Amino acid sequence: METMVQSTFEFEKFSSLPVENVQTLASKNLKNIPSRYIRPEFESDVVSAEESLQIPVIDMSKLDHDDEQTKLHFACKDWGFFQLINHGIPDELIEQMKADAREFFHLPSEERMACAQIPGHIEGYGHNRVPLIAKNLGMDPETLLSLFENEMQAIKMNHYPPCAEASKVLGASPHSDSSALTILLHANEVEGLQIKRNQKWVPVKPIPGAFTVNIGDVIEIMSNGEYKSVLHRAVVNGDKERLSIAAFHNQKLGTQVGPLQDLVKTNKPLYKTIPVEEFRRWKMTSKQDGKFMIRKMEL
Ligand SMILES: O=C(O)CCC(=O)C(=O)O
Ligand SMILES: [Fe+2]
Repeated sequence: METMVQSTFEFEKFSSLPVENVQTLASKNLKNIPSRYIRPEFESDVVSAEESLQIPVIDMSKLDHDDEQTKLHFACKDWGFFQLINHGIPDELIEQMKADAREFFHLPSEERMACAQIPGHIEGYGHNRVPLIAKNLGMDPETLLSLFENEMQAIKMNHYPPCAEASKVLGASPHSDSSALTILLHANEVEGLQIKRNQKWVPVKPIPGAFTVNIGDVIEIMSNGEYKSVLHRAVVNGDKERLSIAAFHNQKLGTQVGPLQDLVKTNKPLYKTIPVEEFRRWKMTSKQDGKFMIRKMEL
């Protein structure tokens, strides 16, 4: 079953890998889309209509206060997602990234393939959150930071063309991110991200200028399950395209993925400990379905 997204990956140390071209399909303006895209299960899923149910908002300018740190801890534990405001990245830079993404996906496909030059301004950003996460988990920030120095990062731009049968297809299948931390920028005004909470899908309502941050599988594993890498998916719009840019922050090569030592002195480890390289190999060779890496790592 395929999804209605055109994504472009740019790894720091690898060439870009554009995948499946749904844009060509979208440009045909088909009334009925090919059956391989139809998700029979999707129409029966429950989407929460509760307006008040929203992911927590964390104010980065207040993170030196205990209250905000407590909020961050709760957001990572209970929601696995939050919106980050007052992050200090200038509006002009964000607007430029959005414009670059729009321009990129409207290039003729040959040019897109030839010049996958991705705006990389949010790279390095997850790094600054590490000491706080360490403090909230009750461990030494230096130890945690050493796992992320010169970390591998990947930026992915997602383009979801409008779809006449939007209620029957998905832009991104339910998955958790296998990164440590993901920072997402909603690159135009169209919503589409939904997160799984209490058996329902909760639509995320992006705050203008905020980043959506989520805990990935690696932090769920490191925290021995205290922080949650939550299932999420992207739906598509009937008449508007949607764009998002995700920055995935990963652990550096040569380290181990597993529960942090400080956290398993008194508690039983809930996940295996394996080298990062092996973790990545498992990821590449597995069927990417739901929380597949967490299932593989569980003891
Ligand atoms: O486009 C979105 O809102 C979500 C994309 C996503 O989950 C991903 O790229 O991992
Ligand atoms: Fe994701």
